[in-house]
Amino acid sequence: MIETLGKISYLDCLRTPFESEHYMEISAKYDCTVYPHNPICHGYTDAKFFGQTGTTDYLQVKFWSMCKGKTFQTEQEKSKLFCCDRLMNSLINFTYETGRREVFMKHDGELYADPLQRQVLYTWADPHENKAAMYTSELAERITGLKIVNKTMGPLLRISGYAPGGYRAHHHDTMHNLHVATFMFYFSEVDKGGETPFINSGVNVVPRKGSAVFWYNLFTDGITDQSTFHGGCPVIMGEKWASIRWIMYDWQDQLQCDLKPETRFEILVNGKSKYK
Ligand SMILES: O=C(O)CCC(=O)C(=O)O
Ligand SMILES: [Fe+2]
Repeated sequence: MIETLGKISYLDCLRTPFESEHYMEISAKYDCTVYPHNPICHGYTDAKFFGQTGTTDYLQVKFWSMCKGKTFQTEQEKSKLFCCDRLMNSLINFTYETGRREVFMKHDGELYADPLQRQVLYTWADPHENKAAMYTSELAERITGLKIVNKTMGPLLRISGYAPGGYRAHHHDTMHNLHVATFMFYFSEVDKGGETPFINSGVNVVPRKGSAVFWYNLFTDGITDQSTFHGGCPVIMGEKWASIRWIMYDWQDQLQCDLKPETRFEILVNGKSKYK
C-alpha cells in the first residue's frame, strides 16, 4: 500500500496544483545531485535568494520534495532535535470533544475550501480552564525562557489532529509580527508522513510522541526570519496530533531587541543562556 502510494505518485492522490509530468520536470531542474550549485541546494541561503514569496515553483517543489522524504539535513543536525516531555492524552480527548474541521485556506487573496486541509480537526484550549493546557504552557515557558502564561487573558493553545490526507500548506507563523516564536509539541508518532518541513532551511522535523520543536519567527529587529517558512506534510498512514503554542511578542519583557538586521534571538536551553 505504501509502496504503491510512494514517492511521486502520491502527489496525484493529493490533487496538488501540479500535473505529475510538470512536477517531475521541475523537480529534475532542482535536483541537487544533478545541479549542486542551484541555490535550492544550499539550505538557508535559499531564503535570502528567493525572499518570502519566492517563486511558487520553488516553494512547491521544495515542500513536496521534503514531504516525499528528501532530506537536506546532516545526521548531526537531525540528532540535535530535542525531546521535551510526555504526551497529553487529555488534550487529544479535549480536541475530540470540542474540535472543528479546518475548512478554509487562503490562496491569491481568496478563501476557498481545500478538501485535504479539511482533514484537520482543531481546537483551542484555554490554560486557565484546562490543566493540561496550562501544564503544556508552563513547560514551554521553562524550556524557552519566554513569557507564555498570561495572567489576565487566555493565551489559547491550539491543538490539531490530522487524519490521513490532512496537511497544512506552507506559511509563516508571524501573524503580522505578533508571534515572535512558536513551540510545537507532538502528541503522537505518525506511522507514515506528517513531517513538519522548514522549506527554506531544509529541516524536516519528524513527529515523535512527547517531543517538541521550537523556533523564533522574527529576527531581533522584527523582520520575519524566512528560514522558518514551514508547513505540515500530509499524513499517509496513522494520525498526527500536535499542540501549537504561538508566543506573543507583546508578552515578553526580557527579549533583547535591536535594529541590526537579521540578528537572531538566542535560543535558550532549558531556559538558560549559554553565554551567561
Ligand atoms: O502540523 C504541522 O506540522 C505544522 C502546523 C503548523 O505549522 C501550524 O498549525 O501553524
Ligand atoms: Fe505554522
